[in-house]
Amino acid sequence: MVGSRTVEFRKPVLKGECKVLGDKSISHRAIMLGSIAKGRTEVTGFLSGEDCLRTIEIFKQLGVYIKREGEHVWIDSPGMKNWTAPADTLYAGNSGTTARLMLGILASSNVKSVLTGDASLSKRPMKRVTGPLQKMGALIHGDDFLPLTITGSKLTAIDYELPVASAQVKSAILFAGLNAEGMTTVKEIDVTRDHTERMLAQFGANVLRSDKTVSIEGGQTLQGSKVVVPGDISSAAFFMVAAAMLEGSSVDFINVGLNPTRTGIIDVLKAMGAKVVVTDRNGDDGEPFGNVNVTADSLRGIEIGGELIPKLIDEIPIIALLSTQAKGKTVIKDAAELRVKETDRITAVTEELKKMGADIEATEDGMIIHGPTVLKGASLSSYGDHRIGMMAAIAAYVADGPVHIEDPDCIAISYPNFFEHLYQLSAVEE
Ligand SMILES: O=C(O)C1=C[C@@H](OP(=O)(O)O)[C@@H](O)[C@H](O)C1
Ligand SMILES: C=C(OP(=O)(O)O)C(=O)O
Repeated sequence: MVGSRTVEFRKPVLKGECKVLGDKSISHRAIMLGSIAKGRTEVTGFLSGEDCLRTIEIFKQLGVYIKREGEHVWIDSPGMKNWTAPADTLYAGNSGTTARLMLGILASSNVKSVLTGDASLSKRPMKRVTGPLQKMGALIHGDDFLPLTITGSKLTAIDYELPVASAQVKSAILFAGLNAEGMTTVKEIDVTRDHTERMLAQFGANVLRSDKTVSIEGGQTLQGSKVVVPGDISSAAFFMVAAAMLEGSSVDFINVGLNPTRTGIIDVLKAMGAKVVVTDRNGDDGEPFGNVNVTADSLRGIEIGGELIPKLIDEIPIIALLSTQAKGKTVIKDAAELRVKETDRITAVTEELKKMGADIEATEDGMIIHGPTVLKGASLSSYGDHRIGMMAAIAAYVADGPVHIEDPDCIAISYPNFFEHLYQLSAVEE
């Protein structure tokens, strides 16, 4: 059954510290690499969101021992050459990252499997991954969409130029390349998140990197490692935007991931006029992290496009809301990828913000927003998309009436205790 939730108008001042949950992209990769590698891997700060739990379940079905206690995960793997064939289909749920990265891993494994997903994931394009994998010799049966049947086989390395800026496609090819014959090279059109490259190196793989090119030699054996997952900047972004929009607010985000391929939200907040200060930066040899203070200030519209887009792709729904509170025109372009996320996020964002009275219009590859607008209370749909659900909740904080959210439970996909953290920050009123 699909539930609903009403978030009351309070226009609070947000104050205090926020420690968001672990990074979703890094959590997925920690489980994947810990299962590919031989021996023990220990993960701390793991995100227990639904998407990452799907990844754990899949590897358990492949015979990998995985124990989880909250944010702490222990993996004991026999190494990917010794996985067992799954008795049942492998279910990726709502998670594009699980599905696409698993395709690269399973294609070069020793097992035959069928990969499925929920209704949303079954509509998301997979050819962008199965195409290059088939060029490597992968045996994948099915169409552009899940379910797909994958018969693990010996692959041959390729040189591949990504037609879309996608870390999921890049990572799938690198995982396949890890077990293929020869040197696999992936060239990007724009730099995308590089967690796979960083973590492969951490697990002992030799990865060659220069500018927009990554190469990996096949046949390398990985050893288990220790992974510390920093806070998810894509989750923090919702509260960063809230702090930037609500006059008098100032929030400290503790131990949040600061990988430069992910920090586009900080660039945007600064360019729009919010005060953002980064301190205690650490971890530059692995995954950088640090503390970020965001303080509200007057906001102005800007243009967002080009190579910045992959650095904030999942933050665009909340940036659209931010733009409704900025003076002048904001243009978001080069973001057509939003149309093939959990839902068509260009349509979802414009339709829902229009219901609140926002001056927003969809374009083919983004949106144009004029502000500032006093938003009104409304009944909004999450479209079953966690990022749209969280945007709707934050929108309630700048609206002059209650916002009713249909199907807010999907927020647990990436942020199970989102409302708890939101209410903690807004409890301090001045
Ligand atoms: O590699 C990853 O972990 C992700 C890559 C991005 O998708 P694309 O690769 O499709 O751009 C992003 O939107 C997704 O939330 C997570
Ligand atoms: C697009 C997202 O995730 P995925 O592609 O893994 O479903 C997201 O988290 O916003």
